[in-house]
Amino acid sequence: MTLVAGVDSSTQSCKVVIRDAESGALVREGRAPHPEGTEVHPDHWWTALQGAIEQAGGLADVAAVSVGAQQHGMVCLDENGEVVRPALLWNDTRSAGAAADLVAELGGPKAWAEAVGSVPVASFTVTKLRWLAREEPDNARRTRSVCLPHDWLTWRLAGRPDTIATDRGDASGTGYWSPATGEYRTDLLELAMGRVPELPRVLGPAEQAGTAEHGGALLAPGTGDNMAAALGVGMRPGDVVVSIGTSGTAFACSETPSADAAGLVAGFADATGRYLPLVCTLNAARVLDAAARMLGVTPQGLSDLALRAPAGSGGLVLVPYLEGERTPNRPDATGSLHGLRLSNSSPEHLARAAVEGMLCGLADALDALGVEPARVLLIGGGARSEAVRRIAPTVFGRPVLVPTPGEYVADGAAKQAAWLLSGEPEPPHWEAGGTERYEGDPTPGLRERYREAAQD
Ligand SMILES: Nc1ncnc2c1ncn2[C@@H]1O[C@H](COP(=O)(O)OP(=O)(O)O)[C@@H](O)[C@H]1O
Ligand SMILES: O=C(CO)[C@@H](O)[C@H](O)COP(=O)(O)O
Repeated sequence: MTLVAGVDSSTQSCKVVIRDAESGALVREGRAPHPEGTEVHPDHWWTALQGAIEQAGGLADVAAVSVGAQQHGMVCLDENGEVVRPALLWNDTRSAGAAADLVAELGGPKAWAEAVGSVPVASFTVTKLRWLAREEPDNARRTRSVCLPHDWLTWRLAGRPDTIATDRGDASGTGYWSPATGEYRTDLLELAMGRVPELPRVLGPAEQAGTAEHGGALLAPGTGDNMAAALGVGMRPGDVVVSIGTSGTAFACSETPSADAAGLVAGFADATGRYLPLVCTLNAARVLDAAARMLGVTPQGLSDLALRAPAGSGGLVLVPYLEGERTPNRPDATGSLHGLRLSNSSPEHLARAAVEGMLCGLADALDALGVEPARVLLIGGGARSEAVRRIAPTVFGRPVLVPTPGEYVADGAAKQAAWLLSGEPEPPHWEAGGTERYEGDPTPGLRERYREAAQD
């Protein structure tokens, strides 16, 4: 049996799956937590990766490895390849002002959408580099090369060779690489930083990034976590995937690049040579975590409470902007409760309002994609909640399919590793697990009440 390993180095944790390259069958797995916070030293990702690999029984018998990771994070390296400062993550909003400045300086949102497929907000690497240049000029000066979380981990697995590699999917989240042309826009880096640091080589979908320093496994290009999830869940044309992790994302696959001048849809590339238009919110599974904490219950307890409350939570609306928000672009917003009455002042109503509020943000994301999906697939840690699964159709106004809970980002990375080994033009087709279908009538007035509350 030939084994492949897939890594998901996401915001909250690192997961490793080891699968049979031929059938995709799960052989072993491991996981380790990441520290809290929106700036994290990459060494913590490395430590967590080592822990997860060890828990998964090591890589000695693995033929190829691929790393999927959280998108956008700014990893700055000096002339010796040492990390200059902790990485600013995708959910760090300190570069919101820099984003607004950059958008204005290039001539507005349309100019950015045309240049790189996306209008940068604080999440995009390019805005973090502008922030660095303005706020930490010494660190900016010491920065010789800039890469992303998955690039850096792949480079570390390779034993820190002279060059760093990335892929189309992750490069498309930088704000200085164009999915439409497949070229870096170094002029935009110059605009952001005043100079152009060294950048990773952008590999094709199944191009080899290197060889692991220990054990000699082939290293696949890796990709961003959403692109890996699309591969892992076996996304097909017409599908929309809604992922409820630390971020909430809704994405479709497309044969053509997109460029939304309204700035809601990020025009990413995917991991197969195609495109992945995506809408991302900053507030998803952690809204449920926060609500459970406030109510003093477990995630299961929150789900039970929410399912005991009436649809619409008796008019109670929770606006979930606990970390500010990215879509809509409101980096300084906070969460809030609206419509509180004696009649809805109960743990059950609050639990349901948290689930409904989080899902309303994702329903807006789904709508912003502007596609009529044939299937909506619900994945990510938050999709393990029964309340989320049952309430989602009532908020989205359409049925949802929930694949068997799993680590779809790590699975997609493992599939990419198997693809590298196969040398075929398309990724391997692994038999998918089942999906469970959830249906429900739309809740009257819910999205309107949410829209009104979110505007306050
Ligand atoms: N049964 C559950 N109910 C609600 N939330 C859950 C459940 N299981 C996991 N989660 C949440 O999922 C989140 C982690 O999801 P994951 O997709 O792994 O995130 P990320 O990839 O961003 O690190 C955590 O916030 C966790 O609380
Ligand atoms: O910023 C984005 C997408 O543009 C996020 O989706 C990050 O890629 C983090 O993902 P999770 O850790 O929430 O999976």
